[in-house]
Amino acid sequence: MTPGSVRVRVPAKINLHLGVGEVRPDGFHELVTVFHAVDLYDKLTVANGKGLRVRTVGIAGAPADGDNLAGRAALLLAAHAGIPCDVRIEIVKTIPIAGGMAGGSADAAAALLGCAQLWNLELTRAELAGFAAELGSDVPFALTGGTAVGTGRGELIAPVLGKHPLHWVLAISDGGLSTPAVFAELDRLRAAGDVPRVGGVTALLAALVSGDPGLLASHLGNDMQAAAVSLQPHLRRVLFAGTQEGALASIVSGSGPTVAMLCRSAEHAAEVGINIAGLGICKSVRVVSGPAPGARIISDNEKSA
Ligand SMILES: C[C@@](CO)(OP(=O)(O)O)[C@H](O)COP(=O)(O)OP(=O)(O)OC[C@H]1O[C@@H](n2ccc(N)nc2=O)[C@H](O)[C@@H]1O
Ligand SMILES: Nc1ncnc2c1ncn2[C@@H]1O[C@H](COP(=O)(O)OP(=O)(O)O)[C@@H](O)[C@H]1O
Repeated sequence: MTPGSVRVRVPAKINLHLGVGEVRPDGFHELVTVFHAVDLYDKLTVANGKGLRVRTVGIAGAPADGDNLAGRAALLLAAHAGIPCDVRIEIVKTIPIAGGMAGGSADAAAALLGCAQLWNLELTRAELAGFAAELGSDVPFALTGGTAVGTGRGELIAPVLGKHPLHWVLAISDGGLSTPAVFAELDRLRAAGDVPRVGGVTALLAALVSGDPGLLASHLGNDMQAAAVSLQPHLRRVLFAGTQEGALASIVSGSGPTVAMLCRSAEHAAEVGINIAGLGICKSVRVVSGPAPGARIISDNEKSA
């Protein structure tokens, strides 16, 4: 029997490494990235309804219904199955909007999983990943979670070996940054002069396997950071504050503006988080850890973070 509703939990990501290559003929940039899911989750309830309704609570500013990435995911799946898209989706948002943490992509991945279950579509992980890639470059990773290398435009996912816990402080900005605008700013900076590039990913992968956060700190890198800072110069202050307050390293997550600060332990992250919050340089501070599992269905009585 088809259940009346399904609940799904899905994590945010940060990019431990984000190497941006050239622009491809399709307008996307070739990427080599290391995604890392952290335990900051959006939760979706997907239920039978009449027509498509998507609403968001928790954080204001996400679009509704078919303009929401979760709604687009439901429409895509319904079209594939040849059924009407009669579904109500409620998103309890915790992942910052336009924060470089792939919150919209996470919601799309969660909606795919939830609708597939609600409609009894027996899809393989590979089929789900195919739909995910149609919806956005970051969506396949949200299904997988953990720590993984992303190539192509970011949609080709290969899990990495290191499973050691990593502890982070997230400095969340007041305003967001548009991903295409940050890619465009990077292209502009590169056209205007030589912008340093993060290089290969091998040393970072070795550091992940070692589990030594001190070693990992020296190999974090993000080609988009210069462009994010160029668009929001105050990020320079936030990045500096991280290391000043004792974090091992600070890095802009993806296209930003969220700044992720790597710490030695959970206790250390709590301490750094309190200090960063006290500076009043960002909207909010979250202490998180990874790697977190990808999108998954949760039962009604399951207590989840
Ligand atoms: C930059 C990254 C790094 O993980 O994350 P965010 O900072 O957005 O979270 C991603 O590449 C974002 O992926 P996602 O947000 O899914 O992007 P998409 O919807 O596929 O593309 C949005 C737009 O970003 C640009 N884009 C995206 C991916 C890519 N490899 N090259 C690009 O140039 C294109 O202008 C594209 O039209
Ligand atoms: N479910 C959703 N959550 C957040 N943003 C969404 C969602 N659906 C569509 N969007 C749109 O996608 C844009 C990028 O959102 P998001 O994925 O949060 O940021 P980022 O690409 O920086 O990780 C937002 O500005 C918003 O207009």
